[in-house]
Amino acid sequence: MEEKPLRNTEHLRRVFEVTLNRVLLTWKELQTKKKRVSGKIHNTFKAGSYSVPVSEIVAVRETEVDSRTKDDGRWQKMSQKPSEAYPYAFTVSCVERASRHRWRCSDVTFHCTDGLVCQQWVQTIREQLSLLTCRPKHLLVYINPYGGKQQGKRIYEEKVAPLFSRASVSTDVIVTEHANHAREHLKTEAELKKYDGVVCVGGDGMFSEVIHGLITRTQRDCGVDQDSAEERLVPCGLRIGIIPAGSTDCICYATVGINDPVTSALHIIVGDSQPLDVCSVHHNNTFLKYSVSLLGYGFYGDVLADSERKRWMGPARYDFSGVKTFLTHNYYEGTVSFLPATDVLGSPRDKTVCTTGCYVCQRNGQLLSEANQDYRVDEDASDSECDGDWRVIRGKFLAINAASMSCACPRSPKGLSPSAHLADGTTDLILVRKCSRINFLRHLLRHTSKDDQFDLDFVEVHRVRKFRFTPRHCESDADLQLDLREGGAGKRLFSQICRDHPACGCTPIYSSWNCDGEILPHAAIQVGVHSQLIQLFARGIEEKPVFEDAGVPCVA
Ligand SMILES: CCCCCCCCCCCCC/C=C/[C@@H](O)[C@H](COP(=O)(O)O)NC(=O)CCCCCCCCCCCCCCC
Ligand SMILES: Nc1ncnc2c1ncn2[C@@H]1O[C@H](COP(=O)(O)OP(=O)(O)O)[C@@H](O)[C@H]1O
Ligand SMILES: [Ca+2]
Repeated sequence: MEEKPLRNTEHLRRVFEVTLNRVLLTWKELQTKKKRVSGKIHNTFKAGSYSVPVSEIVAVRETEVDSRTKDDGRWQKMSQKPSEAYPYAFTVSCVERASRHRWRCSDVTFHCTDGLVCQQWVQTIREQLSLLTCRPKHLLVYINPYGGKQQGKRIYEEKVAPLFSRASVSTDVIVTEHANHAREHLKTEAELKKYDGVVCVGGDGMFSEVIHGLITRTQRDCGVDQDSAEERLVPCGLRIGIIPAGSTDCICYATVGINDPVTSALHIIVGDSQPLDVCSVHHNNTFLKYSVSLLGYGFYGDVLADSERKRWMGPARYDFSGVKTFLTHNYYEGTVSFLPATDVLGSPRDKTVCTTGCYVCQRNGQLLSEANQDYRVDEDASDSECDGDWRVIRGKFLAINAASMSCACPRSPKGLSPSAHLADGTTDLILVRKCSRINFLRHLLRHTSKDDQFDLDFVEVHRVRKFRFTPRHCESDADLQLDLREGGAGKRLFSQICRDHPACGCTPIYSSWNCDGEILPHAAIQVGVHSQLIQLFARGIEEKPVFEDAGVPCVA
């Protein structure tokens, strides 16, 4: 569609030629006003050409102009104001990129002389939008009113719902009444066929509930046994949107680049898709949990366990428990076995970052679906040896972290594993061995700076497809015999007593796993990565916003 001239109120007195094709809405300036300053003629405005991709238009509507009113269904001029020359107008709401991955919804209003032409523009743009089949029309929304600073409901009502209604996205909203409400509703009751996606308003824990509900439901519907660690899981059909309203919100931050409810709502409206790897966690052929961000034993497990008792402090509980856990300086003994991902592009220290349309994720996803590999755990793998493809490391660890994504968050803007990928079918296994407090602090501080947190001799990182952890006290009978000969039984018993009575100050023998912010009380676990099992309404981290704070969506 082509029409000229139209006038854009952002630039009053400027006349534009506006064109629309399947991809772009463009407006080019037709004339500029000249101004005489100190005897020289200057252009008052910079001539420009502006465009917005149709895929980033949120909505279009006819706009009332002051100088006219409706009478008997016809538009009429009411006064002789300057707007009388262009009494008809329509407004296009579209995505505008601000700084640091923030998106805003910005309005551009076009004025024209003819009411029919104006209506035609609105209708044509709406038709173009209706061709965008990736956009969700009907969403199921879960709000955790107690997440983060307990602002979930307000955030949704004030910042998100108005955008959804402007974009004609309808919703069924459920404000959760108790923990696991969303998970159980998704698992059993929700009429999933009615929806194009599920939105969760809350933190990582709330997101965890939603994926558990959706993944479990999908496997049950497809006859897949979740308890079998070797089963190939069936991908979920519904995309998930995250409106950040929790304490860390690392899944949102690492997939969008910012924790901002408006930005997330816009990614949902434009129908973005970002595949995500999911780790399944088992113990002795019993399914325990899924994880998409951090599985952390030792430091992060202890921080979480301690912070849960201080929920009343809000997000600050993590800082409090972080310092306390740091000072406590517990280490845990055990064996980590893992299957390195040797056949993939990328490595945890290659300094690359997973970005929108990531080639590494695409290529590795493709390789995996072609290969349909089958890896098995070798139970006889021995201490510090390579056995088959599996490697085994035994030791004393301050932290064992598996980061399936960078785990970037406002506390750590590059994350626990800055080069981890969202959808490459692997997780980065980070082993922090027992070291001094000062060395551990050096490692932690590097989460907040540009320095490489893995460049320390007590830290190692491996990109893996599967791993398992066995705490020392759970090790095989042979280990137990050896331990008894070394007089370990007394220590073991003592440790168990100390775990039950922490006041004695002895190091406990178990930690628990921090699984996307939920506590997993089991210590011995077996983990496998399921490549691209779920899809988010996100697009990963955009490399560089082309024009930051430009004031108009995009300059052609
Ligand atoms: C000295 C400064 C050290 C700063 C280290 C910051 C590391 C932050 C890494 C954060 C990783 C986040 C992984 C995501 C976990 C979330 O799934 C999960 C749940 O999120 P939700 O509440 O939104 O549901 N969040 C968490 O588990 C929170 C982890 C936060 C850990 C904070 C640790 C602070 C450590 C402070 C040590 C200070 C030592 C001071 C010495 C005097
Ligand atoms: N209505 C509710 N009442 C209490 N707990 C809830 C409710 N809805 C969800 N939860 C639980 O709250 C926990 C924390 O939620 P989350 O949204 O992640 O906030 P935060 O980031 O502050 O931890 C999750 O374990 C979730 O299962
Ligand atoms: Ca990954």
